[in-house]
Amino acid sequence: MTKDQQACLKLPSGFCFDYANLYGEGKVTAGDVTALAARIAAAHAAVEHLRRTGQVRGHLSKDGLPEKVLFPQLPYIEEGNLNSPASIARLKAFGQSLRYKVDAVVSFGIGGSYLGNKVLFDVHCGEFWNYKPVEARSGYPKLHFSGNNIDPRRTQELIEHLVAEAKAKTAQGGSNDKYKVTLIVISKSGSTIDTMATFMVVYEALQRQAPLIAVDVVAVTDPAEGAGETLLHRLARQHGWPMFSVPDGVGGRFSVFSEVGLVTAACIGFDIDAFLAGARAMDEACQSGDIWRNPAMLNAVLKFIAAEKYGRDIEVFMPYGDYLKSVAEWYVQLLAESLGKRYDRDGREVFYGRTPIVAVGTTDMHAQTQQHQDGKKDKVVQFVKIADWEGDPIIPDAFPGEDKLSAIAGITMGQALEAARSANAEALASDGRFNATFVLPRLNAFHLGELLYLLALSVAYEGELANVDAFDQPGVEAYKRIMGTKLVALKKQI
Ligand SMILES: O=P(O)(O)OC[C@H]1O[C@](O)(CO)[C@@H](O)[C@@H]1O
Repeated sequence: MTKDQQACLKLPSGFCFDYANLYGEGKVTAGDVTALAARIAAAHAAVEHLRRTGQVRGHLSKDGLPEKVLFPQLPYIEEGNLNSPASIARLKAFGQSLRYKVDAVVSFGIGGSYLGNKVLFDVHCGEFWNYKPVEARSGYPKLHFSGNNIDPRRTQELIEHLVAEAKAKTAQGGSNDKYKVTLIVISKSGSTIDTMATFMVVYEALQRQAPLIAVDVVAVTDPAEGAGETLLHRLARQHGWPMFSVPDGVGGRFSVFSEVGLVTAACIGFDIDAFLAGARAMDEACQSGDIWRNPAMLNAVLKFIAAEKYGRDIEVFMPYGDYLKSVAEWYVQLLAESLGKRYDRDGREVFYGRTPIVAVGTTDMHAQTQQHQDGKKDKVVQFVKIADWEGDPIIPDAFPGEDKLSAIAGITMGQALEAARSANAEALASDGRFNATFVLPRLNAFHLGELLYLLALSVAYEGELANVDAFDQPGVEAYKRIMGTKLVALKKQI
């Protein structure tokens, strides 16, 4: 590293990628990066081409047809774009239409039709949203997720919970107090078994509760009509359900910036404009051809070299803070489906991929850190730090006689959390264990947009470096074929 290169790439917003424990002597070296210069330049040219044209070399759809990759367009709200002023206005109007009218929303979806939505919910609403009175939710409905598993018990309990809430509301109020539920069904393919099975169970159970419960349905799916129409689209058309789009060219794991994620944002009053502005700011930073100024390219290059040259092909994604756990879960799908590939784009068997692991600080310091510190040197631990917590309790001197407890009195919880994270980073680094940190100045929609977009664009870069198609997921078809046969056999036994 030359003197003028900091081991921290800081954007004007304050967002920072601290790679001091990933780059330098005994880590990924300047020589490693220099040796890769031609491939890095080619990867950047390919990502620039993707941004301008939507084209990615060798990328085909599930049906084997050439398919554009359009997620880099999503941060830009422009006439004619996937997110246009009109589409954003429609989303916001939808959100407003629920306020003080709909009691609960159930969002059905799995994978990319769930994980990003859960991130937005957790960051904006936290754990206690559904326990808050309606005024504390600014009139926005309670929100439950479903369909992200085919879980009999939880599905049954969700139905029972909604019915109990409806009965309680009716017991309290007058004749206008019907309990209103909106079911939002999200599926790009429109027929994912997990989503649709759970939706059908809940839909039918709630319909049976009329007039106690009034049910509306909204569908979010591929908007294609005619021969390519999805099952969900057909149902929505036949039943007159309002629809939002999973746009063509936007894969599930990149769809949090599209109507998929933004529908949830609208339902809870999450700041859509700030979220997309954060993604846009990151996209603009990532247009630099200088690796030391382009966070997505730098992240991809360092992790690619760490994996390929130093065998660090596990990425432990470890945000510090409970409500960021779902970011790690979202990242699991992004990394696993994008880069876990049997073949490269020239048809050679490569078995590429880095394995993502979810961890949360400080929780997993008491569970996983032993392995990170003393186990195989096959990991990069990627921390996420929130620099400034809104509402940060000071640890009180509640038991003055207890010296061990008094020793931590007077510092804030945020400071203690950061002491834990930085101690973890230092301890790992002291034994040559690679780690890095994304620093968000605050936990808000803008910086979340920056972080998620950085990660999405980073897998596009890594796909180029590894020469694999980062935008398909052929491996998921293997079990789906077997499962289909099993379901047919089960049906015959009924
Ligand atoms: O939105 P859909 O079509 O229901 O798919 C859900 C998820 O299933 C997958 O296709 C994997 O099976 C993911 O890529 C996708 O995000």
